[in-house]
Amino acid sequence: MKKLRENDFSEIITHYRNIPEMHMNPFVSAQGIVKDFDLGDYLIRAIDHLDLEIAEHEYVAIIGASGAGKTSLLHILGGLDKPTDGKVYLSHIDITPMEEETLATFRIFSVGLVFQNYNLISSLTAQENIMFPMQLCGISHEECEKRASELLKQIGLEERAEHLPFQLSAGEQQRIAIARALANDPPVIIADEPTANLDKKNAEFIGTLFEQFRKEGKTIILATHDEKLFKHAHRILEMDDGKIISDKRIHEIDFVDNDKLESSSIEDSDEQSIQNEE
Ligand SMILES: Nc1ncnc2c1ncn2[C@@H]1O[C@H](COP(=O)(O)OP(=O)(O)OP(=O)(O)O)[C@@H](O)[C@H]1O
Repeated sequence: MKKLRENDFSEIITHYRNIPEMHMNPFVSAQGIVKDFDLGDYLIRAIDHLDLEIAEHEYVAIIGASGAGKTSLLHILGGLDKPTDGKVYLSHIDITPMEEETLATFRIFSVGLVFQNYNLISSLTAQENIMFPMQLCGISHEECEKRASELLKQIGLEERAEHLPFQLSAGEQQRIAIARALANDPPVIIADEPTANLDKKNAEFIGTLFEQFRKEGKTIILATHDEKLFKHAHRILEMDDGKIISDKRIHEIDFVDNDKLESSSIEDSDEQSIQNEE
């Protein structure tokens, strides 16, 4: 992807801020979504006329059997894939008509994506991987370094800044991938089975991180079967055959301001236990 100029961002942001009805739109929403994969001989309908509205600050866990359509839905909500039919709103904005280049720019500051397989750049160090999305935004090297250091501290990996992905464990790589997703402080985090390949301790740590993001007021949408991740969710959706077959609200939406968060919580509890294990 080409390096973006600051102007690319300010033009897009100014454009959308000037649309008065924007804030009338749902925060994240899928309206009448259909996703077909055309395999020549036959068509696979991965998403089948799905409607969904997610409020700002909501933490939504999506469960369902393999092939139910969870990944397809996350890719569409996160602007990684286009629906065959229907409309998608992300951060109040209808992303359906966006050209790929505009959408890629929009994604960089509006959504943090976390994948099952981390997708780190193998030739870049942990710190450089975290800096990468900020550099795409044209942020100065010093500022990128400062923010990456803060994030490394938040995920308890300050000591591993200079290490390449192959020198890190699976859990550490996923923590770096999560820090990278947060680099530009996006309001929405979308994660696809982020603990699927991790042991219990690392999965617990990731669960604690997502709990902290919930308290900070991020909107979180994740596919998971991991109790450590969905126990804090406000809402659990179950998918089958490309449809939502149940939608349960578990907790009231509540978040505390970042400044009021007790920053010690992760380092004092789960992080300490991970360090002890290592
Ligand atoms: N690129 C693709 N080409 C063809 N079919 C696809 C493609 N991606 C997904 N599908 C099909 O769409 C359906 C939904 O797949 P999807 O990956 O969204 O399900 P899932 O619930 O995330 O499954 P899992 O839990 O195994 O990851 C499945 O039948 C799958 O085979």
